[in-house]
Amino acid sequence: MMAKLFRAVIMGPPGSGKGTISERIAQSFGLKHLSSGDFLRENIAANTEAGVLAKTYIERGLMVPDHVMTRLLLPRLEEMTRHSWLMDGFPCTLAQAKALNSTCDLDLVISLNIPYETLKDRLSDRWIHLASGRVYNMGFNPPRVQGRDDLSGEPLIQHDNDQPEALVSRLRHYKDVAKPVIDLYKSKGILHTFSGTETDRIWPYINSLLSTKIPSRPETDTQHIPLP
Ligand SMILES: Nc1ncnc2c1ncn2[C@@H]1O[C@H](COP(=O)(O)OP(=O)(O)OP(=O)(O)O)[C@@H](O)[C@H]1O
Ligand SMILES: Nc1nc2c(ncn2[C@@H]2O[C@H](COP(=O)(O)OP(=O)(O)O)[C@@H](O)[C@H]2O)c(=O)[nH]1
Repeated sequence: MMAKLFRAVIMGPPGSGKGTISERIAQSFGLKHLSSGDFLRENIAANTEAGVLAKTYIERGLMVPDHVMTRLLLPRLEEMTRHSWLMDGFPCTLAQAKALNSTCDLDLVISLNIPYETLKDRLSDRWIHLASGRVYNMGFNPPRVQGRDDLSGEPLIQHDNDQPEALVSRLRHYKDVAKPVIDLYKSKGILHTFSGTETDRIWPYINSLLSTKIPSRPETDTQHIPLP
């Protein structure tokens, strides 16, 4: 008999560790880590119609409109009928959550609750490999060669958006749009919130929660598959 498929979402403000924790979940439990940011970057690189449109928003530091996000993502999720997945970065508005709701039943939502000072410190030290979206932190997970991506050797950059001046308004925006989404998942009884200042201390709790819901998988079995 085929194991039941598992569908989860991870939410949290910028810098809360969604990407970092998603990678650990993907490695430990063999879920596919789907990322809205990766998906958008791939569409931009491929010059798709939606990618060209999304780029005009991302370049201005704006959210991509809901209808563009749902039109891009939902058909891809609908195709994933044989895979368990964890979605990072979507939904982030109530309209996106409602659209996702009409496509699939989520089993679990992880919400990360991290203090502002921690977010500020992490993001001001976050370095990104633009083409892949791989992230580093000079203290927590530094690249092997300073300023260079581990896999491609290409230069790493910092986003202006990650600097403290931009962070306050990004966080305010996150709180406004995420609140009704969190309330929705709470009312469905699938929300699990984790608070703390260190990913390594939060991780064991997430790990044990997931262990009660899905069998763990050997590391060699794992994959991070960006959506095409
Ligand atoms: N669900 C979404 N709805 C609207 N826009 C989105 C969504 N997900 C991603 N985006 C857009 O794509 C950009 C890149 O997303 P990505 O998740 O890689 O990075 P980010 O903004 O640095 O987020 P974080 O700091 O939380 O990692 C976002 O800044 C936003 O403009
Ligand atoms: N110092 C520190 N940095 C962390 C920790 N967890 C994640 N990071 C770093 O903080 C930054 C934000 O994490 P990321 O996973 O990108 O968060 P996201 O924006 O929610 O996807 C990255 O540079 C991570 O490497 C932690 O526990 N301590």
